[in-house]
Amino acid sequence: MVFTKEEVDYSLYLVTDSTMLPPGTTLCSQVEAGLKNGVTLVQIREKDIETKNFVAEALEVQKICKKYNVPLIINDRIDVAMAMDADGVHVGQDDMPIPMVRKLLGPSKILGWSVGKPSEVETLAKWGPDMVDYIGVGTLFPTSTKKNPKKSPMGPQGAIAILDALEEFKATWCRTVGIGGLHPDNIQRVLCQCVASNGKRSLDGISLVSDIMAAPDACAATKRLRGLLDATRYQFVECELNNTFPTTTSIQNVISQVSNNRPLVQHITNKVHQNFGANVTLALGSSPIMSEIESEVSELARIPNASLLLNTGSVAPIEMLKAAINAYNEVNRPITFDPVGYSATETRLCLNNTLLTYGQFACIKGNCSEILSLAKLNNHKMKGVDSSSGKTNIDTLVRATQIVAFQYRTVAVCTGEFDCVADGTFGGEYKLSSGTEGITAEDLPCVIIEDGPIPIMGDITASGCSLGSTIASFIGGLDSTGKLFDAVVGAVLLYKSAGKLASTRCQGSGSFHVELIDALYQLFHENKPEKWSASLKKF
Ligand SMILES: Cc1nc(C(=O)O)sc1CCOP(=O)(O)O
Ligand SMILES: C=C1C=NC(C(F)(F)F)=NC1=N
Ligand SMILES: [Mg+2]
Repeated sequence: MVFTKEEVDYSLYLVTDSTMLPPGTTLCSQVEAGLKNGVTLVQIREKDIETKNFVAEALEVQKICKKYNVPLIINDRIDVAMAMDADGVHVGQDDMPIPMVRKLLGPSKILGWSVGKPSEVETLAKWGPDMVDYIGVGTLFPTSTKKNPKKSPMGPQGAIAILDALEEFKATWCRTVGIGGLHPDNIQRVLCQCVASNGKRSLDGISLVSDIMAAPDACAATKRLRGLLDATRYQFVECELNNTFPTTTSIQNVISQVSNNRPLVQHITNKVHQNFGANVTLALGSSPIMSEIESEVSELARIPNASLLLNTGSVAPIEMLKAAINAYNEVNRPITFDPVGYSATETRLCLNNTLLTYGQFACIKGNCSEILSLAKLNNHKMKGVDSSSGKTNIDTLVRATQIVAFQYRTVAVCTGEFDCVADGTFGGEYKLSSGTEGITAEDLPCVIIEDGPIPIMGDITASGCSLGSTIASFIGGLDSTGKLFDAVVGAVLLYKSAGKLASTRCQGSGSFHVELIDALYQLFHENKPEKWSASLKKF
């Protein structure tokens, strides 16, 4: 039978590999287990195998696919695909050129291409709709399945760049599957985050090898993957994710919840911030722990109302930081991420980008330059940066905050004289193929918090880092009915009001430190947001 291209379901695309079969399983038993439990497309991919054996295996797999009415794609071997009338072929960048493959295959067969960078998208767009039907977008995460890997992992941000290129070059016909290191712990994050910046497309599916082929129970493994694909909602923090605007009442409720729940706030942060951050956390009725011990991070994450502040000024080894992200994501406890000095040095850029690829953050907080860099708006020639004052206008800062919120599916905070807070969580909803249905970064709820300049805030250590402590305390203290956006906005509003209050009471930077703790303590325990000096306005 020939499958028309429109009817191909790319959602769960199994690529075979008979070198990783667990004892007691065969290539066909694993493929059949997959097909029985929701695999929608199969590709036979066997490196270093004699053609005779490859053909024999491919024919057997083809029989099973026909039974389940699922198309079979052959990797690399166009001759075998034609000889057995397979449904299509997948080739990589170093295989036979696409136009030549298409000439051999004819127009109705499915033709897939491995794509790792936007320039390859430009090429396929130029070839037009009769050439490439779908692309494998990868390598998303580290994988040991593909030998001699030529591509370093691109993460969800890399996939977004590919999706943006498909939209930019108008390759609307081309379908996409993510591939490389995909497993239950990262699939929903990929499906959530991998959306073109114009909101018009997301991945059409995911493609994997080892999660099924190496699974002792391939039925269970496939069922789990199918469930994650069909869920359409990504729960990455145990609280409400809808984007209604905060009010003084909802902020008051947040503070009551923090007071009642006394969250444990684990700080992985720089040495200078540790002491002050701990005192800020205590002033906010929360309990700090400054631990960088990898072996205890899972236990800490499981303590009720645990909340992690990850400030990459920390010198903890990257493996420990990754373990912490995993531990908190695993139990849906919130992580507040502070990418200190985001792109100041190559080292920090690489560290921060690695961590941003590694997990889901409830909140990403940075100063203007960090957020502008994260949003890739930091080229200082761009309009809106008045070079004399070096200040960036508020519209640009709001746009940058919304872009970070959109791309990382998080509540993003940009601090400065004005603080911006944007909610990119979309209530945790995600969709295959249709992205956010055209909703883009600038449509995101965003608030601006201001209280006039507080110059002395810049004269003490850890004033920015300690906003992180405040946010982590507020998010950590939420009940399951609490709202993430309210908690983050409430924290920023309280912190700015306390800073202003302390600046009127202090004699200099030394007493400002003390006055700031007192003001946080006082405003928190009073819990009357309607009296705070900072103003909150919708953008
Ligand atoms: C076949 C393949 N192609 C990739 C690419 O990046 O193009 S990564 C890959 C192997 C993916 O295996 P697993 O699901 O076990 O990580
Ligand atoms: C190298 C590959 C990259 N991507 C894909 C797929 F996901 F199927 F598109 N298959 C491959 N063999
Ligand atoms: Mg190849």
